[in-house]
Amino acid sequence: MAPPPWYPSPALSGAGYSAAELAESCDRVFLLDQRDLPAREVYATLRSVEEVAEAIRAMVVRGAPAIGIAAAYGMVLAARALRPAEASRYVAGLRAAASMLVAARPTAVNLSWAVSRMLASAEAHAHEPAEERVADLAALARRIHVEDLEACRRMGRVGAARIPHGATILTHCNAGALATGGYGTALGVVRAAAEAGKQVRVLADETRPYLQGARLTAWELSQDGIPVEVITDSMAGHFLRRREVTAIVVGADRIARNGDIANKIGTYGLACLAKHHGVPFYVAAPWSTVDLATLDGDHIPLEERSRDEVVRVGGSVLVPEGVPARHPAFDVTPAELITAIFTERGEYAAGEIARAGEAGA
Ligand SMILES: CSC[C@@H](O)[C@@H](O)C(=O)COP(=O)(O)O
Repeated sequence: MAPPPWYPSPALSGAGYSAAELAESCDRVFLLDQRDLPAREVYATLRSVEEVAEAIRAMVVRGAPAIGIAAAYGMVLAARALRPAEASRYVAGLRAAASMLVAARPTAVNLSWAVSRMLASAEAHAHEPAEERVADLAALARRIHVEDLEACRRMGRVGAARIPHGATILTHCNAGALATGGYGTALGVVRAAAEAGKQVRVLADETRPYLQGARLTAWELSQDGIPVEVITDSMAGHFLRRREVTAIVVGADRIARNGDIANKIGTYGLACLAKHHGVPFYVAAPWSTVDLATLDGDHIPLEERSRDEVVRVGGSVLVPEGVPARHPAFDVTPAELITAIFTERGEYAAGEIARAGEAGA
């Protein structure tokens, strides 16, 4: 299938692909199926909010900002399906759709942030004619998309200022264009450094069990011509000890009030290694990832996924039958291990997040 029409144009996003798009007619959502990358570049076509929620749960689309954008587009499909409904049924239907979307993945706060924004707007415009309600929500969903892309570009420039010429950056999971509205958070920092003329190379942790680093980060960076080498997660300590890593840069799924962050399982171990080796550990995230209502990392809901995702690789079963396996999908990195957080509003010490948020920074 040909790629769908982009809302933020490829020229703005800097990529010839997009994680999530809404059809101009507002009757379909297109998601680049990230489970198939890098083997196949296929866009799934979704026609209902139920299908969008299931696609988020099944990781067709993943990455904190990208699932927020996909969910915002899903709300447009829900509104369209409720077109004939009078205002109170319309609002009740959209509330149910919002709950279903938010339940799809619990850790990334960008999901509930985007859905709440859509729901508030739907409630405020519930008495408008049905076609206008849909058009208003579509405009807001596209704004959420383009705002995220712009935030990535700004935080990229903020973070790039910390990256020296000749740096080797270790990253975990995929915090790139595929995980966002485009350009990326951690990979946005890498891209902005490269665009500023700095020579940079990336060590991409493969990121068991979904292999977002091996499959997605390596795919994105190789398309951009940015040097990238994939390592298994267990190799990171070796390369840090050999002083081959200048800085670690990762994304985040939620930043708590005290500056603790949740990110892909394995991030915490990297932060400990960085501390031990005196290497800076940076987090890049849009402000939509900050959750001032969650006091600290212990209060962040951490998704536990199926053991099957750990015990199977490709078609093969790795673990003897009947042996249990665990699959926490995220871990928490405490604020004291984070050198700085890059956002579109600027760079902060992790402990400054609450004050910056309250000041509206
Ligand atoms: C800009 S994306 C930041 C995070 O969402 C990313 O690092 C991550 O952990 C994604 O996890 P995933 O399970 O692939 O959705």
